[in-house]
Amino acid sequence: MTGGPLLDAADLHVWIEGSHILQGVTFSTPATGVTALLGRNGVGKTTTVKALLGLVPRTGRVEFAGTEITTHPTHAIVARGIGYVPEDRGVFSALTVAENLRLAERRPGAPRYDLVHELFPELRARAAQPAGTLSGGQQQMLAIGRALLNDNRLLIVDEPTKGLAPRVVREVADAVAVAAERVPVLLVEQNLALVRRVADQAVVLDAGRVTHTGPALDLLDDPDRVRALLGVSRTSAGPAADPTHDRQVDTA
Ligand SMILES: Nc1ncnc2c1ncn2[C@@H]1O[C@H](COP(=O)(O)OP(=O)(O)OP(=O)(O)O)[C@@H](O)[C@H]1O
Repeated sequence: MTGGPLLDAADLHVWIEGSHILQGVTFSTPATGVTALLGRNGVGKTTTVKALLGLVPRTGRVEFAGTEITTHPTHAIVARGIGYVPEDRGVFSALTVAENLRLAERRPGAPRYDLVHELFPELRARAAQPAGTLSGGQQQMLAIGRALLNDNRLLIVDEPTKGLAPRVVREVADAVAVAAERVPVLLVEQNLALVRRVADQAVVLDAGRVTHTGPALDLLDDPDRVRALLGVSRTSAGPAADPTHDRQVDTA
């Protein structure tokens, strides 16, 4: 593969309990940087991620690194090099940080503890601490660290700041930015200041369809378009915007 998209989704449809949740989602992510998947609450962002990973039944076509993976089972899709950090982070509370990391090791290939500890030294310092006693930001670091442990070619990170106290959001923004220096990221996020800080491209969903794609800053610098597409009145306008503010609000 030369110069093509890393991940290419075409005409994804998902039905859940009779509801047509994804109605032909089409977008691609480049092989570098952060692609933000944006949209109001309930428009289908998490369902899109699950559809990419084969976690929900869907129709359409998904290609990863030039190979069609639509019919592959989830374990085969992630084995191709996709690290997934789900919305609830999925850490095992009763296990230590080190045990959580060990459980994430995937063969073949040596686990990249050196990389994880270089990016997140706190995970080494807290190796013996039960994950359930970590702060929300530290748990998010652990979740991202687990995804970085293996030789992944793409990280999919679903709403890493959801439910976190504002002071922790900055920590998570740092963790995402640090991870993105090494591996391209598909980031589901509603905190537009964080998106401004880390995202290169933006894909906007509404009611199960893609309504906008393009450079993230082009969108964020256009308040009218942000209001129309995302239903927010503030756009975290300045480049120095504080990522602890400006979550989207659902105006539906
Ligand atoms: N397992 C399910 N059973 C029933 N409805 C579901 C299920 N999963 C998702 N939905 C519905 O599908 C729609 C899209 O949900 P999804 O979680 O993908 O949205 P989202 O954009 O990620 O929202 P949020 O920002 O609130 O996380 C919502 O209306 C949701 O209620």
